[in-house]
Amino acid sequence: MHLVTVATCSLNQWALDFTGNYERIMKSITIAKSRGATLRVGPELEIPGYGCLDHFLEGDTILHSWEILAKILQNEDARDIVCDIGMPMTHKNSNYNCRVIIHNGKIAMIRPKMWMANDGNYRELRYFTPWHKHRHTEPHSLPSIIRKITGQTVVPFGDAVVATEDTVIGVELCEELFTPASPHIQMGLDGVEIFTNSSASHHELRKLNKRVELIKEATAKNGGIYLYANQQGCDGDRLYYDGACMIALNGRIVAQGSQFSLSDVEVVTATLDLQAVRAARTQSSRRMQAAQSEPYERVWVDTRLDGGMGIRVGEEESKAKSIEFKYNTPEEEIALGPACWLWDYLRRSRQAGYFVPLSGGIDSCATSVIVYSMSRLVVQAAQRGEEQVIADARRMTGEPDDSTYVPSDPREFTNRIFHSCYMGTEHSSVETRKRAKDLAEAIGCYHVDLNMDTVVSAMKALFTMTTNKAPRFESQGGTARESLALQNIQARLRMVLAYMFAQLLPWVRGKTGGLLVLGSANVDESLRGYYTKYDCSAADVNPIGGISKTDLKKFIAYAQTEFDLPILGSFLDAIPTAELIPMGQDNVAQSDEVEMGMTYEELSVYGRLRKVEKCGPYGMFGKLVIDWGSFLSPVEIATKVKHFFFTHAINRHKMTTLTPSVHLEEYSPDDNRFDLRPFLYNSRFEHQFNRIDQLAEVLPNRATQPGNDKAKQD
Ligand SMILES: Nc1ncnc2c1ncn2[C@@H]1O[C@H](COP(=O)(O)OP(=O)(O)OC[C@H]2O[C@@H]([n+]3cccc(C(=O)O)c3)[C@H](O)[C@@H]2O)[C@@H](O)[C@H]1O
Ligand SMILES: Nc1ncnc2c1ncn2[C@@H]1O[C@H](COP(=O)(O)OP(=O)(O)OP(=O)(O)O)[C@@H](O)[C@H]1O
Ligand SMILES: NC(=O)CC[C@H](N)C(=O)O
Repeated sequence: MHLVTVATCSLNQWALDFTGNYERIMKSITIAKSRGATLRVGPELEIPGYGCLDHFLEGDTILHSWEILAKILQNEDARDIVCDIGMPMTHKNSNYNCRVIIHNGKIAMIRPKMWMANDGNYRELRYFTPWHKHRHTEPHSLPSIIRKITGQTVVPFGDAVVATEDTVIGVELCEELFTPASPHIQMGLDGVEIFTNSSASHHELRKLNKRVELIKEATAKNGGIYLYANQQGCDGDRLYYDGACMIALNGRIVAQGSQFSLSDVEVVTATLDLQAVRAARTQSSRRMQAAQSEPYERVWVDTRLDGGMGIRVGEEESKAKSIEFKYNTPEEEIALGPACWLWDYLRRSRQAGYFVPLSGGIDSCATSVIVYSMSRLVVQAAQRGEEQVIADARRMTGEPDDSTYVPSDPREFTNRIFHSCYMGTEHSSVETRKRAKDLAEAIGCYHVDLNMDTVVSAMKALFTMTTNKAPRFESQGGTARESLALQNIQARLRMVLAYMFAQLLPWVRGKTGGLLVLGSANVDESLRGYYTKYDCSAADVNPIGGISKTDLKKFIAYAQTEFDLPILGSFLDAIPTAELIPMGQDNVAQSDEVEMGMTYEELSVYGRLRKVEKCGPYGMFGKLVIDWGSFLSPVEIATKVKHFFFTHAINRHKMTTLTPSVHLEEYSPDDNRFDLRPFLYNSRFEHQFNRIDQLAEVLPNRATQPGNDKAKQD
């Protein structure tokens, strides 16, 4: 037996918060050591924080990172443990995303990232150069602040591995795990037994599974110990990094950290047998490949990861205890991910709470329930005695520093920090008004119920006085344009009122500070453009902007039982309606899906095909003819596809002003960071739509063939 105790962690770093980031790094090292670990890995670029973006181009960011590294090197608590720490660095005038391996006040080597993350939300090539000199190092000249501390002038910089007296450690950096030829393959063949992976990997619904499979696979065929560290929380951007640091041994997960937590520092350790790695590598076909592997330069660190203890009798050993990895369902992910993100946003913005315009519809309801979920997490953490959470809660609720306030009831805490307002007009129904009030009551939020007809009338009167024209709804003989304008003015005025109430409600309650306005437009409404620009969708932040309507409904159904909120059932049963026009003659309310000309389910399909499967109109038509051909004719499918692209195109401009929302859905249309497209389209798509029409004409109509759905209906 050759037991080593190794540690990984999830840290809630914040871009450019050098002081806070340093404290969290040191705390993780201290905890790791207290559990007997001799190796600790932290998240990607942990010193400045991963989300510095264009600040990575500033010399200051690199200078301050060195300053923090200097503090770590000097700190007695960081001795007697090998640490793998992340920071940006300039080498020969180019910036690199690096890992610095330190031990006992000295730098062993610097490993720059070789394969950058540059898709979707990631732009690493904008700031960093990938290191492409494989299995090659160069001397890196250290800055004087480091020379004075370590006594070193140069250290190896490049693609090498770290050899201790008893094992070999190799570094893999986040995206490198996601590439087809990951470095761990060659390193493993060349005798590396422990792999460290420092990540900044963001949360997306249903994504953790992929990460875990890759981590397991990394040591399944080649053996080894894999330490995965990740950033956790909102570090100042639209992303929620979901921690879930973990340790794998020979293809099995042996330790797992939490995916959603309000704790700033979470350390996961395991005591594992290196002999198990060696035993897993006896397979002769692996040995044949190993014999051919190109050697890596070894940088020697004079230590033993087993602490020189040989066989440790009675030592807790995780080898046999591979764990069943716990995944959250998508509903749980919605309940927890955006809630954690909202907590970081609120405490870091130093505001007094949130405000939501609450309509009695499902979207603002889901937004409110996510805030309630945040309160539940705060109470759970406070009851566990998490000091940082208690301190943040006291500050935002305006309790004095020496207060004894400890959140103990989610409804009570919600009442302190969350405010809602129903803004009724003559078109509002008793049902929506009541649902809003009942929900507010159930989750404990401070609710205001008002009528804004006087404000709407004042606007209409002003318009008529100025132009001598009085716009009317269609049902009153007006045009569609008049009707839309009359609806939009109500929706936009709600936004103005929201900001006023958010600014002044704490004052009304005798408290200090202001509230952040929450938006509640979901991903599908944005994709379709089915909302009024600068209405309540224009808020400070939006927790559900990255979630589809279908997933939101599932989340509400889950919260109904899980959070014991029976009132949510009535939101699920209600038909989504804007309540902006007079009730129809037969008392039928406005319906979203009818107005949009498509269902929310169809929208999810279009969204996925457009973004994830990279389809233009013609490509989408081709796929849907196959998927929907048994119940729709090619001409019907063509009409639907063209209608989607038309509405998406004419409303794309709305994405430029989309309220920042936590990214969660891989088909998100967020123009600002994730889905880069023009916003002035020729929405007639003349050539593309003609090609669809030509094809639709000649394709057979499978829907009417015997046995198919439509034929059955007829
Ligand atoms: N290419 C372009 N680039 C930049 N800006 C452009 C633009 N085209 C129009 N615009 C601007 O955008 C304006 C049109 O957008 P906007 O004012 O939003 O108005 P619009 O999109 O025409 O109408 C609002 C839509 O949202 C629906 N709605 C309203 C209220 C509630 C709900 C609900 O969810 O229940 C739905 C309503 O049925 C309608 O389809 C134009 O007046 C112009 O100012
Ligand atoms: N009567 C109202 N009182 C307060 N806020 C409202 C009201 N009507 C609409 N809003 C706000 O404007 C947003 C957009 O309104 P819209 O009618 O488009 O609803 P929606 O997008 O279907 O959302 P919801 O499901 O919350 O009604 C709502 O999410 C809500 O925040
Ligand atoms: N920082 C990274 O390299 C992250 C990239 C990776 N594809 C992820 O989403 O986890």
